[in-house]
Formats: sequence, C-alpha cells, structure tokens
Amino acid sequence: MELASAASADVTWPSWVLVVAAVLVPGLLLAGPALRSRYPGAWWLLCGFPAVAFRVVQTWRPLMAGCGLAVSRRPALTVVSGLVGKGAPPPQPRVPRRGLIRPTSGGFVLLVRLLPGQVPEHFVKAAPAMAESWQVHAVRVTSWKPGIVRIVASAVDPLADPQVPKQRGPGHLLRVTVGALETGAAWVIDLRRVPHWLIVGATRSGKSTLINALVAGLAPQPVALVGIDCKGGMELSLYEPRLSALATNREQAVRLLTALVDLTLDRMSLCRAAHVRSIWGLPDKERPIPVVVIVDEIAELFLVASRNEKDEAHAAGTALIRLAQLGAALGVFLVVAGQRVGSDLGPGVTALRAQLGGRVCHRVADPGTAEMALGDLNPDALKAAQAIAPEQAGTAVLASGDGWERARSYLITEADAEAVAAEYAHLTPALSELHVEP
Ligand SMILES: Nc1ncnc2c1ncn2[C@@H]1O[C@H](COP(=O)(O)OP(=O)(O)OP(=O)(O)O)[C@@H](O)[C@H]1O
Repeated sequence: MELASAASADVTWPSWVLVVAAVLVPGLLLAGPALRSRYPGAWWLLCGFPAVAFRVVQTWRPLMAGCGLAVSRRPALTVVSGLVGKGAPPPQPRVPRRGLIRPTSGGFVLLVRLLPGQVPEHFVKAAPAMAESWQVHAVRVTSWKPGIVRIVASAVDPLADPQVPKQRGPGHLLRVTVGALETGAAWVIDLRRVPHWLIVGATRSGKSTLINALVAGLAPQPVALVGIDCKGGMELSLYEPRLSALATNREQAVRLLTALVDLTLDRMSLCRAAHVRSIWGLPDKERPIPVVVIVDEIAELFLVASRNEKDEAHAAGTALIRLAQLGAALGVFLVVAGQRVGSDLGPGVTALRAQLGGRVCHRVADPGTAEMALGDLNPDALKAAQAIAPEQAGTAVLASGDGWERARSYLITEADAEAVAAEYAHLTPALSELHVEP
C-alpha cells in the first residue's frame, strides 16, 4: 500500500504537458458545441463514435439476454461443467456473434450472426431496446444474408435538417441526390435504375419541395424536362425556362402525352433499325436526348365530371400507361405526383401504379393513398408512412422492390428552383414534336 502511494507520488508530468492540457481541456469544453455543429461528421468520428462503440461492446451480452436473444448452453454440457467445476458458476448463455462495429456518417453499422432457432424478426423486435441501451436516435434491423442481420444505428436524427451538399458539376446523367436517408446516406433518385416514380402526399407534405430538388439536379444535365400541370401550371411554370414543353390543362396534356407516345414509337423504330434493345445501345452521337416527364397532381388528369371529360381522362391515362410501359428503354421517364391517389380515380390509376416502380409516400391525409403507394410493395412501410407528423414536412417513406426506408428531401425552395431553371435555360433542348398549341 505504501509502495503504491510512494510510486504515484513520484510521477511528475513535464510542464509542457500540463500547459497543453490546461489550454486544451477548457478549450474543447468551450468550443465543443460550435465544433460539433460546424463539423458534425468529424465530431462524430472522433468523439461520438468511440463512446457509442464502447457502449455497444459493454452492453452486448446483457442486452441480448434481456431481449431473449441469448440461448442457454446445451443441458448435457451444463451437467458436465457442473460435475467438473464443482461450485463454479453455471456457464454463460450463448449470445449472437457480433461483427466489427463500422462507423457511418452519423451512426454505425454492424452485422450479427443469428444463433440456431433465431430469425431476423426477433432482432427487429429488439431494435427499440438496442436504441435505448446504446443511447442512439434509432436502430434499424434488416436481413443481410441467410443467417445474418444488419444493424444500422443513427446517433442523431439525420432527417432533422439535411444539408444540401456542395454541387460539383452536373453529376451522373439522370441521377440526382434529392435528400438524406435515415441511415445518413444520400437519397439518390437514379432514373436509369428506377425509371418511373409515384410521389404522393397531402397538401404541404413536401411534394413540390422534392420536385424542386429533382428539377434543380436535372436542370444542369443534358436532358429534356417536360411538365404536365393541369392546375393551370401553378406549380411547374416556375421551371418554364428549362422545360421543353408544358401542358397546363387536360386538353393540352392529352395532346402532349400523345406526342410523347409518338416520340417513343419513333425511338423504338430507331433502336430496331440499329439492332439495339434500348437507346443506351446506340452510339453517343445518334442517341436521342432523355426526356423526363413530370406530372403534378395526377387526380387532375383522371377526375371526370362530364362524358367529354371521360374520353379525355381515358386518353390521358392510356397514354401515361403506354409511356410507362415503353419509356424506360427508350429514354422517357415519368415522375407522377399527387395528393390523393386511389382506385376511385378510375381503373387506369391502378394499372399506372403497377408501372411506377419507385414510390415516395409523404404524410398522407387518407390511409388509402398510403396503401396505394406502398401497400403492394411493402405493407410494413404503411405504418411508418402514417406516423409522419405534419411538422416533419419533406419526410417520406421510400419503397421499392428491395425494401423501404425513411428519408427527407433537401429544402429547395421555389425561388431556388426557379433560379436554377433560369440559369440553365440555355440547355433546354428544342423538341418541336412536343409543341402543344395553347
Ligand atoms: N424537405 C423539407 N425540409 C424542411 N421543410 C420542408 C421540406 N419540404 C417541405 N417543407 C416545408 O413544407 C412546406 C410545404 O411544402 P411543399 O410546398 O413541398 O408541399 P406540397 O406537398 O407540395 O403541398 P401542396 O400539395 O399544397 O402544393 C414548404 O414550404 C416548407 O416550409
């Protein structure tokens, strides 16, 4: 005892260490919050992640046991160990094996090997308990491969205020980063991967903001943008300088959609003559420009009040379905937005929905719209979509054949989108075949 205290009394720190510590520690305490908000990524990696990773390691065994994910040793072994080690404590139950804890921007990810008898759903149920024990914002569990689950944790809410990254050039063709995912990764709409999208949401839920982000990302690219806004062009006319065509009522919309179908059929003949299966197989010089068709408020196209309107609505619906069926390979992409999308709008809506593989569901006013957007792809995502609160405008549930996740678009205002459209107006391709008489 005396020796130990003598040894500790002998430790003398060089004076420069004391000076550095005296400056650094209060400096970090004072400047911490500012550094954290200015460099959140670096702050998380250096300060937040090590502490949370330590917590994960420390709590892994009790957490697994508490959530019923630990499995007792085989009884025979327990008996043998009891005989061999008389009086020794009983063997610890087995817990699932955990892989490396890898940091992500604002969270971490780890893989876990399931024990015999376990299924991914057992871990999905334990996700809230994991988030509490590790003191992180949220934990998502997904099946990774047979026998392995992937646990993704976000330390802070990445959807609280996603920041628009600094744009470097026009980026990849038909690929736009429109927001952030719950995992902290970028929310990318890649039209070459998923060519057609359905975006739904109640009023003031964030549909236009998402379309602003999409148009702002596509405007600098060599693509033609076409708008169909049957509410008199109130929404899409903002981007008019960058639009190759804009229809502002249903009559114009039908003519524009018919012209687009003709353009698609021409491209089909071009591809057939060149013996290729899509415009991407054509040489660069011969490849027609990709066309992105944005439809704002789909209900305006489908709702009917008279016999005459019924024919128009039918023609619009048929042309849209045709475009969705043929367009992807021929460079025509659809982004269809609506407040309320239900089968009551007509049989064409359900047929169209089946062709729109990418789904974005913001806060909705009626469960039927969420069901229409997500129900056929991911019924699990419905609850998450219905839980989006009005103050979380811009937050949405994304679904595709691969699964679902929550995301929030960047706040690109109408003024921002208008400015981008004006800046890149000189890139607007003149497509005379799409000209619709006013
Ligand atoms: N990603 C976002 N981040 C923060 N705020 C947002 C976001 N998206 C939308 N908002 C807020 O919500 C408001 C309404 O958004 P937006 O105009 O996009 O809704 P909308 O669904 O298009 O509504 P409507 O159908 O009535 O046109 C915006 O003015 C903005 O204040």
